[in-house]
Amino acid sequence: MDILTLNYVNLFLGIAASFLLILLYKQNKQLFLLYWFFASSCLWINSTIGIFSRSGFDLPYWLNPAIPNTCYMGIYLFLLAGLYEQTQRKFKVGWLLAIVILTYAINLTELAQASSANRLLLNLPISIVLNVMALRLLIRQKNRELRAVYICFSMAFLFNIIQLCSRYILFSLDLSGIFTQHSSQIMIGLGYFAITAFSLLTFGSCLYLVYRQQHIALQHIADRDALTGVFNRWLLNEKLQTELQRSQRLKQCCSLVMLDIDHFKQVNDLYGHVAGDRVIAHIAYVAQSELRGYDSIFRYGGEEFLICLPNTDSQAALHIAERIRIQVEQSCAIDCPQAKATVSVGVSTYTDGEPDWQHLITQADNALYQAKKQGRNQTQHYQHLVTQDL
Ligand SMILES: Nc1nc2c(ncn2[C@@H]2O[C@H](COP(=O)(O)OP(=O)(O)OP(=O)(O)O)[C@@H](O)[C@H]2O)c(=O)[nH]1
Repeated sequence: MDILTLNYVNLFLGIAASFLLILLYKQNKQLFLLYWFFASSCLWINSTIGIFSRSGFDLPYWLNPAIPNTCYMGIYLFLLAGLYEQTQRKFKVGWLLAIVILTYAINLTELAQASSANRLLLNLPISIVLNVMALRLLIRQKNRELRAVYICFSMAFLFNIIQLCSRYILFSLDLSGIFTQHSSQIMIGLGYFAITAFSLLTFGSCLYLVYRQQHIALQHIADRDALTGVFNRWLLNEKLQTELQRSQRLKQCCSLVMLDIDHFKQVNDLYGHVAGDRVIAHIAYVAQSELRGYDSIFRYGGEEFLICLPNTDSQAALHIAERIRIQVEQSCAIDCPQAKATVSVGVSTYTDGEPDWQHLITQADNALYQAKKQGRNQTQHYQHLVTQDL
């Protein structure tokens, strides 16, 4: 493929990417999509000027190659800015503009005007630094849900760093007369091909990122209860089974807390279903704010919640359950004064043996039944009740 054809391919890629990215931005209004739209626009501007120049048009130096070289840098800059934005880090737009102006100014210097090899030797180090910054940022990402996307982006930047460094070394050697003019042309051609490959890799990664984000958002909706935002019951089997198997493997305890709002029918009857819904949502919020990051809470029934506490023995579980119960009692008196809601709580704990989550739920349910029976607004632990009976 000759350089002109590669320019046409890059032009097509740049336009297609710009078109798709601006459509996605209009839909999602996420700033990183706008930055990447600018990156793809730099690609097609770069290619358009390249096509005119290689088709025999006599363009002034300030337009060609100064503008395509600046656009080339713009691709990396806007990609980097988009990555900063997507990973919620601050990127100063002032820096971005300063580097763009600096690149253009460098390309107007006498040294740059002297030869294309000089221009490459001046531009390549800045490109390498920008690519290394992007790779460093990607490697530091801890988001497990987007890990595959960041790996794709990292591959693209790693590939680019390798090709940029190789070309930089080869050009440096070329200056010392080791290579011929012909081999230098081959290297320029390889440079254009590298832009095509890099654009394909990064553009593919952008689309993959948008797809993953949408998938995660849908998964979030599917897994959660609409009223309270906690996990819904469909996820219960899978999560509890995984948690109990992990506890068995690590020889750890795991506790379940079942929580039911007291006399909730009265709340509905007296204040209406909307007020009832508000109480349910409030209690879910209070319970969740008392939990650790690795605990999980499910809406088990209409006004019933189930909490899974990994690596928690019976004493610690009782302590957490009591803390939630007291918090609910106190906060409902302030936040929902008409409907003074309280909760009854049942706790059960897995200690060893074959994990059976259904059995553990039944135990927590029995403890909850005892809490209701003994006057409500209290916490009971199944194992403690059994010991008392003995
Ligand atoms: N507002 C509202 N009410 C609900 C929802 N889901 C279930 N309920 C109501 O919750 C009430 C539960 O009542 P019961 O099971 O009799 O229990 P209770 O009145 O809380 O009494 P105890 O549990 O024995 O203290 C019913 O009236 C249900 O209609 C919901 O999502 N929103």
